[in-house]
Amino acid sequence: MSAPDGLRELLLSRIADVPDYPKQGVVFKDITPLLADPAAFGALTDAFVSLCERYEADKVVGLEARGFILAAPVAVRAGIGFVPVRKAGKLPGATLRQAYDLEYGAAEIEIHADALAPGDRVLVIDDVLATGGTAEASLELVRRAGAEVAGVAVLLELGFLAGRQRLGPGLKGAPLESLITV
Ligand SMILES: O=P(O)(O)OC[C@H]1O[C@H](OP(=O)(O)OP(=O)(O)O)[C@H](O)[C@@H]1O
Ligand SMILES: Nc1ncnc2[nH]cnc12
Repeated sequence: MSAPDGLRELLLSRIADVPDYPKQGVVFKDITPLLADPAAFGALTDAFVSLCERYEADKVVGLEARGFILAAPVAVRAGIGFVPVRKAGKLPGATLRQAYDLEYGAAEIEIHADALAPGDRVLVIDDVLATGGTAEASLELVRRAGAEVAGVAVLLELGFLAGRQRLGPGLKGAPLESLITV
């Protein structure tokens, strides 16, 4: 699902392009102007809440760090739990860990091993889908933690990096919803 034209224009107008950050040749998509605009942030939250309802999610997983900011208000408004997927070494309990590559590097992410249960239906939320490495690793974690992937929802998909193609098999039929694709 793409956002309706008006919402797309509003959201896009609040995402700034920052050339050569964090590395030469990368155009960084900065969502801080969107976060600073309550009308835009609220409309984005509503769009994600609608996806929770459509896919009958009963947990929201947010991906550190920008995914946390977007996913937390969605969980509150949808009345469902929020579960963080964090960069390795930050969660205090027993964790499951997954390595991955992304547009400008490599990393490892973790989830608390007992954060999800069989029967949980999880919507994974992040700001940007680039190469798809982060999202792919998060789906592995959600499934290893015993839950079902209800879907993946991102604000912005960078189509030229083919994350959708990379993520395809890992979705195992679950929907990938990008509000905006560039
Ligand atoms: O599709 P990919 O190539 O994996 O890239 C997308 C990921 O990269 C960014 O996170 P980053 O790891 O930079 O972390 P941050 O949110 O902490 O800045 C972004 O927020 C996504 O999580
Ligand atoms: N170009 C980009 N802008 C913002 N976040 C990203 N994550 C991966 N690539 C990105």
